[in-house]
Parts: sequence; C-alpha cells; structure tokens
Amino acid sequence: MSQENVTPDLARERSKATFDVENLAEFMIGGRDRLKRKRFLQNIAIQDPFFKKQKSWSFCSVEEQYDMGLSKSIYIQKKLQEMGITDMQEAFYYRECAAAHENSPLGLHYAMFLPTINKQATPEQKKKWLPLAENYKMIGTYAQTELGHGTFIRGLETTATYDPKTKEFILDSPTLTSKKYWPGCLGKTSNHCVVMAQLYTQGKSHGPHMFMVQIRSMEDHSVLPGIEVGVIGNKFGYGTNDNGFLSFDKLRIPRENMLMRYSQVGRIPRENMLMRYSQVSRIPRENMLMRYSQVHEDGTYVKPQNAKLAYGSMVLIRSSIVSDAARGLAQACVISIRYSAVRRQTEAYPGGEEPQILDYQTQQYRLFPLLASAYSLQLAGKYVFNTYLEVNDQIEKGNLESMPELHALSAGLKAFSTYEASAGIEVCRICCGGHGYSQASGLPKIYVDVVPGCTYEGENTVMMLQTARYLMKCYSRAKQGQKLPGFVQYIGQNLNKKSCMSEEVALGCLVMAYEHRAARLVEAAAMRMQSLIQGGKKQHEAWNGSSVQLFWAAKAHCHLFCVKNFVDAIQAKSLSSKTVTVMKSVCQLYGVHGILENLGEFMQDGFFSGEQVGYLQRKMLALFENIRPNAVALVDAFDYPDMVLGSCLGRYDGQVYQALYDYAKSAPMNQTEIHSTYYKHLKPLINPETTSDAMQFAKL
Ligand SMILES: Cc1cc2nc3c(=O)[nH]c(=O)nc-3n(C[C@H](O)[C@H](O)[C@H](O)COP(=O)(O)OP(=O)(O)OC[C@H]3O[C@@H](n4cnc5c(N)ncnc54)[C@H](O)[C@@H]3O)c2cc1C
Repeated sequence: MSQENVTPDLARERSKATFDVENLAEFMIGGRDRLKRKRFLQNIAIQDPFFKKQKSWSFCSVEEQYDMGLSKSIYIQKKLQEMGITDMQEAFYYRECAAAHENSPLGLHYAMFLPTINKQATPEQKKKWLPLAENYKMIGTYAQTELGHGTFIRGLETTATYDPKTKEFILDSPTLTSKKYWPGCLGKTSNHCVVMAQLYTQGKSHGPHMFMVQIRSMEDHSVLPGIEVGVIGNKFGYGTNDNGFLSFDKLRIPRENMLMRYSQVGRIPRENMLMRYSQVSRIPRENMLMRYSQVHEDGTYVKPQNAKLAYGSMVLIRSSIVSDAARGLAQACVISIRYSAVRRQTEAYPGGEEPQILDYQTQQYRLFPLLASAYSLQLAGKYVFNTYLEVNDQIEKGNLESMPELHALSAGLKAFSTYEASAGIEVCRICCGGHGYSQASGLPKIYVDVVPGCTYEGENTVMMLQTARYLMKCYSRAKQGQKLPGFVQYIGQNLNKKSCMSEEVALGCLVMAYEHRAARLVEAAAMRMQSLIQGGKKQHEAWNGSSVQLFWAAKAHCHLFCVKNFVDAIQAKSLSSKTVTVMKSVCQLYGVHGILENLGEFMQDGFFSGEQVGYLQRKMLALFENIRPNAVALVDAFDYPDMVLGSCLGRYDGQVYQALYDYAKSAPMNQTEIHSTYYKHLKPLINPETTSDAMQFAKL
C-alpha cells in the first residue's frame, strides 16, 4: 500500500511495530505467493476506471443500487473471463475488491444455482442446463423459504405432485403461507430457479425435493403463465439484491425437471437412469449404489438411506459464512483501530496534548478483544474449510465417519461467528463516535452485510441446538465408556478439578479452563434432560425444557474450539519468532477476555478461585499494553486495500478528515445551492405572503 501522504500518527504507529507485518499477512492468507497474487488481482480492480467512476452506493436509491450492482456484477464476470481466472479463490480476491461489499444480484446464480445443478443433477440434466447457466441464458436462484416456514423445511407447503399420465409434476402454492419469500436474485433477475417443494407421488408425500422451474421467458424476460413473482420490498441492507416472492398456480413442469441425481420418481426406461447413486431394481441388490434414494421400475419412491450425505455441502456453505463473518469483523477492526490512532480527543490535563483515542484504556478494552476475535474467527473458518477439503474425498466414497463431528462444529461455528462478528462490528462503530454513524465510515454497510448471516442458511439458535444434539449423543457415548472422536474427547472428563491458572496465564491453562467449562455445561444440559425425562416429560418436552442449557453448552463448545484452534495455529513454522510473540499475546487476550466475559460459567463450580480471577483481570490489562504498540500493524496484516474497506475512517493513509469532507461535498443534496423543497415547503413557511398551492390547501 502506498506510503504517500500517510499521517504522522499512523506513520509512527507503523514504525513502532515489533513484528514483520508481511510475515503475518502471508500466514493469514496461506503463503507468500498467494498474498502476491491477491494483491496483483486486487490492484487490477483498484486501477480500473470503470470502478473509479461509480457513484457511492450510499447516495443511491434501492433501485439505483440494484442497477449498479447488476452492472458491476456483469462487468466483473467479463473481466474474470478476459483474465482467464477460473480458480474460485482468485475470483474471490478480485471480486472482493471490485464489488466492495456490494451483494451481487447474480450472487445466488454463482453461489447456489450453478453448484446445485453441479451437485444435484443427473448427467443428462447437467448436459442440458449447465451450458445454458454458464452462458447466462438461464439465470437462476434457489427458492426454499416460504412466508410461513424457513427453519422447518419439512413444513414447506409448496407441492409438486407427479402426474404419471403426462409424466409431469404439478407445482402449486395452495396457501398464502406457501408462497416463496426471501430468496435472493428472485424478484427481477432470475429466469429460472431451483424450487424446494413437497413431493407427492402415488398419493403419498415424500418430503421436500428440488425442482428446476422456469419462471420468466428467456426471450423477453416476461413472467410465464402460472407464476407470480416480485420483490419483497426494502430490507435492513442488501439494497443490491432483489430478494423476492414467488408462487405457482398448478404449474406443470416435465418430470425431467426434478433434480434427480439422488432420487427419482415415475416410470422411465432403465437405460435412462444414469444416476451415480441411484439405480433401478433387477440388478443384484449389492450392486446398487444406494447411498441416497432410488425408484423401482413401477415408480415407487424409496427414501434416501443416508441423509448424512447432504452434510458435505452444508459444511462448505457454513465454513464460508464463518469466514465472511470473520472478514466483516476484521474489516470493522481495521477501520476502528486506524481511526482511533488518528483521532485525538480531550486533553488529559489542562493545556496538555489531546491523546490518540486508542490510548484510552476503555477504547482498548472494547477494540483489542475484537481484534483478537477477528483473528480467531478467521483461523476457525480456515480450519473448517481445510478439514472439509480433507474429508471430502472420503465423503464421495461414502465414508462418513468424520462428518457428524465436522457438521456439528460447522453449524455451531456459523452461529457463534455471526453472533460475535455482528455484535463486534456494532462496538467498532460506536468506538468511532459520531463519524461511526455516517455511511462514510463504511461500518453500517459492513454490519448490514454480516448480520443476516445470523439468519440465513440456518437460524443461529437452531444451529446451536443442532450442535447441542450432537454433543448430547457424545455425552451418552462417553458415559457408556466409548471413545469419542478428535475434538470432542473432552466430553465426559472428570469435573472434580481446579484450574492450574497462575499469574503467568499459560495458554495450556486457558485451554484447560475452556475444556472444563464446556464439559461441565454439556453435562449440566444432559442432566437436565435426564431429570425432566425421569420426571415424566416426553422427549420433545424435555428437549425444549433444557434448550437454554443446550444452547450454553453448544456455545461453550464453539468457544473452546476457537481458543484451542488459535493456540494450535500460532505454532505454525512459517511464523517468525517475533510474530509468534505478538500473536501469543493476541491469543492470550482472546482466551482471557472470553473467561472474564463469561465468568459465572467458569466459577459456578469453584473451578477458578477469586485469586485466579484477579490474575486474569491483571493479565488482560497488561495485554492491552503489550498489544498497543502493534495494534495498527496487526490490522494492517489483514491486508485489506482501501477499496475493500470503503471507509473514510479506515484509510491506510489516515487522512480521515479530508475524506469525510470530500464525501460530504459529493452528496447529491450539495450539488445545488437551494434544494427544490425550499420552494415547496420552506418558502411558504418563511414567507406566507408567497403562499404555495400546498399552503393554501392546508389553510382550507
Ligand atoms: C438477507 C436474507 C437472505 C435470504 N436468502 C434466502 C435465499 O436465497 N433462499 C431462501 O430460500 N431463503 C433465504 N432467506 C431466508 C432464510 O433462509 C430464513 O429466514 C432462515 O432460514 C430462518 O428461517 P425463518 O425466517 O423461518 O425463521 P424462524 O424459524 O421463524 O425463526 C424465528 C425465531 O424462532 C426461533 N425458532 C425457530 N425454530 C426453532 C426451534 N426448533 N427451536 C428453537 N427456536 C426456534 C428462532 O431461533 C428465531 O428466534 C434469506 C433471509 C435473509 C434475511
């Protein structure tokens, strides 16, 4: 990043750093070559006049935002093609910079529609749809959520009823609450969508299945008969995205439009069933690859044998949400910490210099733990993604041994990270004082982009309870003396021990404390369930009656994972000893602050003494002092160019006041000396004798 014009405050901060920022930046991204490549690709976007001339999104109406989002998306895609970039990670680096937080109206085409065809379609279906989708003849999305149901997928009401006479499905939205509601890119952009609907065949319901449905003409984009589609109106954020509603009036679609890689229905010639995992009968049973579901020749539907196969794609999506949340929090920390190093406020004593607000201990108390959290969550997202890649081959071969653990962890981490990041971004905004409230800070935009991650792809509480379900299974296995896999081995451990914490606050003692807390909360939730069942409650009543404790247990499990993973990650050989020293402080702060924020859970059974809590409190304050000289260098190591941050406060050069003033000057309302509303409202108020029609009307 250019060192030109950097404010003396930021220049001094950087010169004080005790470690090599490049070393940490390379570690975080996964190597020197990758960092170089990322910078190369992002520089192309930074230099491109197309992006330079774009109006700030914050001065646009929702319709303008949608228009701009679409034009940018299409431009970005063309550029990626021109540059021959096919690698997902490389495309991400370019897009991250070029799109600068704008949620693409084509986002779900790439993120859900194309992958769904790739993963769920038969070879014939792929052959038919993929070229059309890749060439933007088909533009699609994924429509699952309805007005009445999102979380409870089995409760979806859209029906797809098979008619064997015509070999068609009839899609119908029989109730108001069955209308699809929320899917991104649905209202105005897509001409196709994958619809999740309840499958009925031979008079029976077989649960939700996916269907490819054309909703608009590929010639003139008109809405097809039997379909009603539109946008759901303005939202908290996501102005560039046309989240929509959709309903069907007995719409007929060909049988081949059911995504049938894993399940089939209806009579079709045997030779047409080129399904990887499903086969028709009349071959030896043991020859059948029946991992998912199958249909007999008479059209009988056979349900999937192993629902866990769907875990793979869920883990992948959730790991990407963890990384997105971590990125949002990291960017908010960059903005707030750089600004806090430039902003000066309140002379410490009469006539004294006003300190940088970053020197206030209370500012450090709010920002440094978030900085630690941003590192921890980024490392957690990386771990889940890399582990997914490692086990993916085994999944494809049907070996699902390690999947339940990873699946449960990814569900909990998705919730844990989005909660932590959303709350943290808001704290970063508040730490910027008044300017944090301006869109010019970039923080409101980051917040509204990250916070829906608490809801989509599994509502957070529901995700935590999913993790808790797995923890309960582990607990009961541990009580039966069975060995638990990898990371959950702490469950069922002896709880009659005390913390080894000393003044030094060793990382090992921090990990032990988090293990103890998680093990105790898992046990407490299990005991509560057990006692409710023994007291005569039904299983589901006992579950609901224990769900707060189950939630606590799942949260403690995720927190433990983040601490442990952080401790393991900083042992990496690629980190220099100076970087390790700094990162050890950051990691310690993450652990210490987490304990102090949840003290009751660590102290309830006397695991910590009051004296040990004193060690932790003193250590936290000492860590603030340790981290302070490196705070700016630590956010620099996230390596976000200004274009990605989109913030007047988080600029690398620290020229925040000029940037804020320029932003204000560029506001559309400042482009005229007198605003049109003066003639309409103010003039008649100030000079009633020149009363406008409106005033005369009001007087009447
Ligand atoms: C920005 C955005 C984009 C979206 N994009 C898409 C999209 O592209 N495609 C799509 O299909 N959908 C999309 N959605 C919808 C989203 O997936 C759902 O909103 C989400 O799954 C949550 O479901 P819900 O709205 O039914 O929440 P609800 O389930 O109604 O949640 C409401 C409350 O009830 C609680 N609750 C519900 N069930 C339980 C339970 N079993 N135990 C305890 N508590 C429970 C929840 O914790 C929550 O507090 C999007 C949503 C948003 C906000």
